[in-house]
Amino acid sequence: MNLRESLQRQTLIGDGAMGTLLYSYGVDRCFEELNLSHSEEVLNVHRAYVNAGADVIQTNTYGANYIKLARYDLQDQVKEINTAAVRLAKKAADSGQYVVGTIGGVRGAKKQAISLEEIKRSFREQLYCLLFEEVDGLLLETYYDLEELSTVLKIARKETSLPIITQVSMHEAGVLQDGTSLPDALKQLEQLGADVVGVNCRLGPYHTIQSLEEVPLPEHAVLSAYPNASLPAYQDGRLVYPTDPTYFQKSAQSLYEQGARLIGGCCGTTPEHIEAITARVKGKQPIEEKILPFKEKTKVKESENKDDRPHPHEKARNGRSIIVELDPPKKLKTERFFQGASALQEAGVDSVTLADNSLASPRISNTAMASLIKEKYDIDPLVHIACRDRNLLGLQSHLMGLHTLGIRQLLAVTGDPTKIGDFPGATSVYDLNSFDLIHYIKQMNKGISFSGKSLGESTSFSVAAAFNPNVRNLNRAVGRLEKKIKYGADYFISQPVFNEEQIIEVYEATKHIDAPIYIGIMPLITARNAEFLHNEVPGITLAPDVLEKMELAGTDKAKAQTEGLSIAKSLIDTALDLFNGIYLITPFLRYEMTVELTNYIQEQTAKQQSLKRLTHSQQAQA
Ligand SMILES: Cc1cc2nc3c(=O)[nH]c(=O)nc-3n(C[C@H](O)[C@H](O)[C@H](O)COP(=O)(O)OP(=O)(O)OC[C@H]3O[C@@H](n4cnc5c(N)ncnc54)[C@H](O)[C@@H]3O)c2cc1C
Ligand code: MET
Ligand SMILES: [Zn+2]
Repeated sequence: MNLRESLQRQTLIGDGAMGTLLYSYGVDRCFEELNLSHSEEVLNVHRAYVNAGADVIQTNTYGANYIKLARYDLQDQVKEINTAAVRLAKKAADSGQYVVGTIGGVRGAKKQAISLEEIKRSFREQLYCLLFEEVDGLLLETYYDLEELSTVLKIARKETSLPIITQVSMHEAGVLQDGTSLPDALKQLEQLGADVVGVNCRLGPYHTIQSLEEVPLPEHAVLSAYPNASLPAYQDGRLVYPTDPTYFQKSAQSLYEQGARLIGGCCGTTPEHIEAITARVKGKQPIEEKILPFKEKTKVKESENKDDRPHPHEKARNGRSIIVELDPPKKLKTERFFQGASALQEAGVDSVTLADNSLASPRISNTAMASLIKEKYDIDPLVHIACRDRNLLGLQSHLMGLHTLGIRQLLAVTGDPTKIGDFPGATSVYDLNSFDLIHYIKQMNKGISFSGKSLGESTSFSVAAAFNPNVRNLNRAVGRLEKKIKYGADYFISQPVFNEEQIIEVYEATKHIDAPIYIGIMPLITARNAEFLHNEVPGITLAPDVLEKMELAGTDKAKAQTEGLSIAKSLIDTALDLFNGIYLITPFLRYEMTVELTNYIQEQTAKQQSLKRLTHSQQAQA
């Protein structure tokens, strides 16, 4: 009887963990390589699971693809490692057990770190090795990303008619990372031709049972579950799984009652766990009917602290919009900052933007300052968020906090690395990059957390992304911009641009893009400031006459500032014809300069408009 037929008739027992078991013996290296160098140890683990009653033995190949093996410089040994793995599992499975070739998921929370194209290449290579050695089926396990699992399942389904077991891993009971519910995910896998659909790893029995309660019995496939032994504890720098095989045994009974027909164990489980579940559910007649609990559909509520003003970037679609960066102070004196915010509000800017420790140097928290200027002056602040200072947990909590404060305009950046700032030795977290962050913020707008859990209500963030035109290859920068749109960016804010030709070049390179672009203008303040930007900041070039004018202004502060403003105004003249959105950067809290430029933009815009009206009426008269 083959594996597929066997699953039609009875409950089968899978094996338990390989990785954590070897780790508990003190092995702390690439587990899959042991198939070659310590084959006896791997064989012994397989044998222990066979003796414990497992019907389905998985090859020790969870991470045996070139992407994961490359971490150990073993990327060229995919074939040897997989071949040896199947042979070892088969040697142990000498009394009718089935051997399934395991392939593990690659993507974690950083979805974009590995492209689907790369995953497909790596999957195919491993798949062919396993199929060549004639496994009885495939086990695609520990997939956090449903897109990844669906992609590789399609490949496998095309290449083989052997039974395919697909298992997702959840961060939270009942939902996947992208918010897809477990029932929907398993349905999708069934429709793509998986023979067995289920869950493994990450969660312990309690949450696995809870999740399966919501899953109907599939029409064509059967259900499986390989929970971890328990939730992990962190002890002496190691993850350990404190658990009792008796509890696991009881849980297996519940999994069986929820319709699981293939039950095994994942991290933290041992041959004792498998022996315990064998005694309880092995060979049982599968259940054929299941009543799902009645559950009222929870609707995602719209946020109650919604600000009804249009977002400035919506304004930039049809007309002039001015946003001004005013960065939180580097010292605890805040007077000038607040004066600046108030003056800018009075000048009529659409938003004040606050950087998140730009150039990786600490400033007063931009959230604190944004919240205060919102309250004090009714400013609609735009808060920058860099991925550098907060891990996934911190980022989500931060975003929830911003929402609660009624802040709804964000700029998502990867962020300047710490090595350039005040703390060169500090960690640059980068759990996410700007693309992922944009994606996750947009996920929160659907009421779904980073880990897929319901947020109870939806956020209403607009998301700006950074555009750096000061690069050698402008088309590449535009390519990044297009990619950011795909991830959900609503509009763009550019680095400051310092010469008129560049403004035109940027316009030409981006005019096909529908999303508004705020073009960055920063007034120069001294000749030294101009020289520094020109000579030291990669990508920034100042026109020779600009450098000369600043030089001529000499060391007289007021004169230099006037010159800086006049240069900025001529850049603005060019920008106003080409872009609706203007982004002014306040240098060193000199808000008088950005207030003056705001006034200038408003005057010029009014002139442009009356000229337009005049031309229209002249045309109408003619
Ligand atoms: C409007 C604006 C506001 C900013 N605010 C902040 C802030 O508050 N805090 C802060 O720390 N930083 C801030 N920055 C700086 C920003 O983090 C860096 O300039 C960054 O390199 C570009 O933006 P990003 O983080 O979105 O990078 P991403 O586009 O996510 O790029 C990430 C990585 O790719 C590299 N890269 C980017 N463009 C290219 C390209 N064309 N070709 C090759 N490689 C490329 C980058 O160097 C970076 O390592 C801001 C930038 C802008 C334009
Ligand atoms: C990280 S999930 C577990 C992978 C594999 N089944 C093992 O037990 O080692
Ligand atoms: Zn696991």
